[in-house]
Amino acid sequence: MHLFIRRRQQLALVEQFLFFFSSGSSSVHPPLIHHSYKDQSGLTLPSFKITMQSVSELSSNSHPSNLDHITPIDFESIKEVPESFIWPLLSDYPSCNSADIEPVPSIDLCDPKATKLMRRACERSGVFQITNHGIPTRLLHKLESQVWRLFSLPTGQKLKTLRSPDGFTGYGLANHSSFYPKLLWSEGFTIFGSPVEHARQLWPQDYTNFCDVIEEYQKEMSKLSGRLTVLLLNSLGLTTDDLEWVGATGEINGARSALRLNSYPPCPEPTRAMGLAPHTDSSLFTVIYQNGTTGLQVSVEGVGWVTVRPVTGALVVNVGDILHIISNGRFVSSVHRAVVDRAQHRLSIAHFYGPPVNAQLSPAKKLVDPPDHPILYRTVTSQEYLAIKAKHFDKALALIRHA
Ligand SMILES: O=C(O)CCC(=O)C(=O)O
Ligand SMILES: [Fe+2]
Repeated sequence: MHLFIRRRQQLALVEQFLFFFSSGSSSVHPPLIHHSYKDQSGLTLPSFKITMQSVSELSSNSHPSNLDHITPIDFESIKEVPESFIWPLLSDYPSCNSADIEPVPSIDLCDPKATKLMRRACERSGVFQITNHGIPTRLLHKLESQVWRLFSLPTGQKLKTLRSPDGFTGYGLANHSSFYPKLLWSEGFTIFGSPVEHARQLWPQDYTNFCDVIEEYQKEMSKLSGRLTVLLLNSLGLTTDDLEWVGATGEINGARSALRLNSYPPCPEPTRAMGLAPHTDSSLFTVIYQNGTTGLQVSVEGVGWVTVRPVTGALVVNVGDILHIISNGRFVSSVHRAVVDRAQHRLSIAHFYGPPVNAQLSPAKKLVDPPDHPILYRTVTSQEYLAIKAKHFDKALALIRHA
């Protein structure tokens, strides 16, 4: 019994950690068929505007993952989507095309109007794309080919890196998937820190190529993240002095970051399956590379699900919960999901970026100006917020909001 309780506590800690990077980060299990679910009542997700028959019917309180009765699934060989993967009434699929509407603009980071454009996008949808971001195209291509290489490995090989309940990295499903009773048409792999240990298990003879590319990308992402932090703060009328945990050039002391590799294989019934369930990221912001294949969608108030069309060479930036809190609610923490396609195999690589777990999160003082802008959130540490998010998922922001 004691052992059981210890195990549950360990699981809870791991989940808090993982939610730090993304409510859509990793989980302890790979593409698996669950043959049984626990309690499916109680959790409703009204703020996520999920247009399914009944959200409360679909969402589940079975978190953390029920590892009983699971079987690996080979997406490539499946001709018909199994019942456990069928999401009823995805009536809003496909959706609007972001090229037709304004909320997800493409912004040139060298444009003098960049901060103004960012502000508008962050207030509207919480998502924009960036060009002139400084990440070399050849690096993005190298990264993409390493990610293909990983997901093309036989399932048995990938399972060697299955994330253990007390580990942070490896192969597994999005952790927020355990809040939903339906399974996801995707595979994922989370990297926190050095990828060496898992890479060795995946390619015992030849793991250095993968590690070199990942490490180069991590370095480039951390530079870009500093630059974006400055621009996003400026777009709110703030400077780096306004946040204790941000240094003069936008670098975050003790910054936490993680890479999440996502693979969405072709699906024989794409309108009935879901690649990644609706969620917000718990990061300050997330930068996503998508391989020229559509699938990422953002929920925009008054519009519905908008497809974030891949723009050649551009990266997607998503506002996360932490930036939403700092902005005192001005910036939308983007609710996003990934849908799947009948023919195209989509890859995405998400880089989650945020402050250290002991950082104090609260609305920036300059953005609190009652009665127009009363303070919306109480102060919590990053760790406290992550714990709330891990337990309450889409209710987390409401739970730290002033009455
Ligand atoms: O696949 C995508 O574009 C979205 C990925 C994502 O939202 C995540 O990993 O949290
Ligand atoms: Fe996400």
